[in-house]
Amino acid sequence: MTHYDAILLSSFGGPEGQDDVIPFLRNVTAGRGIPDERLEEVAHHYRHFGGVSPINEQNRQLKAALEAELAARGIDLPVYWGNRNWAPYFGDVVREAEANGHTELLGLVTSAYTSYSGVGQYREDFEKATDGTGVSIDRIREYFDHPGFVQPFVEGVTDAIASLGAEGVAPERIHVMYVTHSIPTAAAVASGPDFGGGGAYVAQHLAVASVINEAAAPASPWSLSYQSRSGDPRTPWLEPDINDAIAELAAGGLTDAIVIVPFGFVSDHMEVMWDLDNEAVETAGEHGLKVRRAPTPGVHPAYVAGLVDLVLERVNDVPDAERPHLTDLGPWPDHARIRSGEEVADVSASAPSSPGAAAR
Ligand SMILES: CC1=C(CCC(=O)O)c2cc3nc(cc4[nH]c(cc5[nH]c(cc1n2)c(C)c5CCC(=O)O)c(CCC(=O)O)c4C)C(CCC(=O)O)=C3C
Ligand SMILES: [Fe+2]
Repeated sequence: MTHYDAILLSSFGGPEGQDDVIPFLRNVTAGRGIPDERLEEVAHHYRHFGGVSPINEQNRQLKAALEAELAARGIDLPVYWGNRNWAPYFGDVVREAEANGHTELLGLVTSAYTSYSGVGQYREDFEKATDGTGVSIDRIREYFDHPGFVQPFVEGVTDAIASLGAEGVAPERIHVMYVTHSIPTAAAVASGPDFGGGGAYVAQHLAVASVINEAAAPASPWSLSYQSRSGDPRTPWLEPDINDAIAELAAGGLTDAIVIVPFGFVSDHMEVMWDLDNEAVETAGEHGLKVRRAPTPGVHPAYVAGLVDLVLERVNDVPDAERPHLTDLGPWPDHARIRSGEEVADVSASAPSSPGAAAR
């Protein structure tokens, strides 16, 4: 048994009004040289929705759902919620937890895959937030292939195929488009060089897409594409962009409909609402393709229960052999504990490769 006092639900954060938008974007891009045109472009996405990202409300709901699930199972662990880029900030939350006597936190991060944004940057956030305090933070493993994360996508794709079928589209003419956040190709490689050209990041996505498609749409072709690239246009990022991929499918003549599956994300936040429900859906329409978009896990009961299972697995020191995982890349290894003033091993971009890891 490993002792924890509380859970730290850890997320990205988002603006909650027009006045928040620019300060939020400055927080997100601090020191990373995102061109001003791109910032304005992104600000426009938020402005269109009153300056409000849905992500904070989604995290409030997830926190409430986790509390209900923990209570139903008789587990006495309070849930704190903190963000990287907007209030409640990690630093404030860690101090609040410490003031309440909670010093051994278990981090549940709203990011399922291995990347700098989803892993290394949270580690840096946790190091900063615990600095000079008596608080330590562990985080649960990447859960991209945990049944609780995968199940909502399986249901969403199954429903989408059925709904298109009801309109007379044969499964063979439906292309399932698994889509995730593009990252610089160098960052992808750095996520785990032992996993092939796209690193652990791409390998994890390919493995999970294959599992979802096998379960939900075995007669439909599928592919992986990317969204929301930013940064300097001369820097290579993962491709193809979903909009280019849609045009290509339409030109190929074998596709009547697409199902968009945003399986890189855990909730329907701004990147989903704008880049997919707005842009990609419009692109599909321009090319005469029918389109469905599968939901992200959100507060799906299987996802909430799965997160609590991941907490218990860590509390109970469950051995790897007994940890649920749906691809042969998993179960992904745990991370070192973050404790103020202690050196930790560099897990910024990657985790140790597991012997069963297949390079793709
Ligand atoms: C891998 C990944 C995830 C998934 C894992 C994770 O969850 O971490 C993710 C999540 C998110 N990204 C989000 C928003 C933004 N990401 C940006 C910028 C960037 N993301 C990147 C990668 C990722 N991002 C990268 C390589 C950049 C560029 C350079 C940099 O800054 O390192 C920018 C700046 C402007 C722009 O360039 O687009 C914004 C506003 C929101 C909130 C949405 C909302 O508000 O509802 C969420 C959940
Ligand atoms: Fe992002």
